Amino acid sequence: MNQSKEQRILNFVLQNAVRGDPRSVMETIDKYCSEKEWAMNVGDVKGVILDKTVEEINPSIALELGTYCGYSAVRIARLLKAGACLLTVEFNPEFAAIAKQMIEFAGVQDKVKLLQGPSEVIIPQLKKKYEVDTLDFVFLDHWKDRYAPDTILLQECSLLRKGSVLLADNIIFPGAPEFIKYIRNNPRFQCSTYPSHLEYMKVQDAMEKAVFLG
Ligand SMILES: O=C(NC/C=C/[C@H]1O[C@@H](n2cnc(C(F)(F)F)c2)[C@H](O)[C@@H]1O)c1cc([N+](=O)[O-])cc(O)c1O
Ligand SMILES: [Mg+2]
Repeated sequence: MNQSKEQRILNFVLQNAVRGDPRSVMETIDKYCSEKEWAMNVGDVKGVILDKTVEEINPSIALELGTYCGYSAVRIARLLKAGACLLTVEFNPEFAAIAKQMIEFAGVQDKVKLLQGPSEVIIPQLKKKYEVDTLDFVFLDHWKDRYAPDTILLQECSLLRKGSVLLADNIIFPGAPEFIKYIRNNPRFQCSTYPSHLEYMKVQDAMEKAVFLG
């Protein structure tokens, strides 16, 4: 049966990147997806905004919704201090299997816990099953119509604390209008927008940062 695009991306990394080198894995994925097949990784342009946000927060515990091939999991994990952890959630089992191999090849597996399942199941399990107290940082890059309900669910599960930072990808393209409407009108969040470009394209996009005020 012919390979998926995600399998082709992984194979290109396995054959061309340097094992144990996260920067090499990121660059190799970006090379493949800008030259051969576009894919919905946060990419090298918005990736710098992600990097700066992670470095500013220096999270002990981070959550990512939407692992996909593991590009942003590698990107985030490479910046985490000793003992810090990224929990990344992926719904699609095929993508989760690809991401697991990508994370291991990059050598960041000790900092990443990959959880496979829907967010409405996983988020309520984070406290008891995954021993999370509260989250320092949340990266939203999954289905855009899930950004708002999952932000509400995180609050209902008491997973946010004063100062928790959410960063949402794609608020211009493909867009997350319900999330923007919810978060910008909510007095419990302090929002800021980071204009940028869609991964590998000359298309406007932006990221939204929302700080939970408690
Ligand atoms: O649709 C886009 N992203 C959707 C991303 C979806 C990814 O998030 C996973 N997921 C679903 N639920 C969960 C969780 F965690 F909830 F369980 C995780 C899906 O299986 C998929 O791998 C997208 C599209 C474009 N584009 O240009 O069209 C550009 C982008 O940067 C994008 O992120
Ligand atoms: Mg995205």
